[in-house]
Amino acid sequence: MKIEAILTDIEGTTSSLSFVKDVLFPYAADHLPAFVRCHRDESRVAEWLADARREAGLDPAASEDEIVSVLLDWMASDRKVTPLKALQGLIWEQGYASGDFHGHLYPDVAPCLRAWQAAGIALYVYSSGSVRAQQLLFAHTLDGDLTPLFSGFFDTRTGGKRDSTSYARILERIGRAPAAVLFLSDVREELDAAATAGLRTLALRREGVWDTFGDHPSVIDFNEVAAFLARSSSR
Ligand SMILES: CSCCC(=O)C(=O)COP(=O)(O)O
Ligand SMILES: [Mg+2]
Repeated sequence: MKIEAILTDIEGTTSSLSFVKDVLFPYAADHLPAFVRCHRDESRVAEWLADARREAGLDPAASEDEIVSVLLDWMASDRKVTPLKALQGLIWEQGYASGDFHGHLYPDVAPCLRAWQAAGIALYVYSSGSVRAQQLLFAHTLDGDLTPLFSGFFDTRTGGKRDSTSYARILERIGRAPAAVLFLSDVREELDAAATAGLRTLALRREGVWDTFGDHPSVIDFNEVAAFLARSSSR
């Protein structure tokens, strides 16, 4: 079946691990305490903080210091917890707006995304980073604002990336047959979950990563994804 849509991960797939771990996460950690202090009364922030307290099993009246400390611990251990990811996205908004950093993309990514979209392939993102964080990253790249290339964005509100039902939900939302969608990721467990839901899968081996990807075919960059697409459409 022809591939009609691509669903892509971000960290380790379109963008470097180092950008997320060495730029985005430290920025969020540094700015979190002041961000909470300044914005705690805004409804969207108050709601995410309440969700974080619930998720952490804290008393709803737990102090601000306690919840900030939990959020920092979650960040340090890279927990993919929805309220944390939502708050990180709001904090990064300030960083992008003030030009503290740009959304990192590997050099092969923007040209391939443009070519695939022009060729009629629908593009979607599925990342543990919040939808807002995904849109910010693609809106602030050195290649310009790439958000118009995408037909949709999905985050942990759709479910965890290692859970096959999340991919089934995405298929339902985008109205595509499983075999018409190609999922790109650098994480074996995510590829396994997508394959269980019937999606086609391709592992990204960026920067010399040689993890075992089991039965999933692998490529080193998006140019090789393009070659894979060309081979699949000629079969
Ligand atoms: C949306 S950019 C921030 C990435 C992030 O917060 C993260 O947890 C990375 O998750 P991914 O699913 O893209 O590997
Ligand atoms: Mg990844």
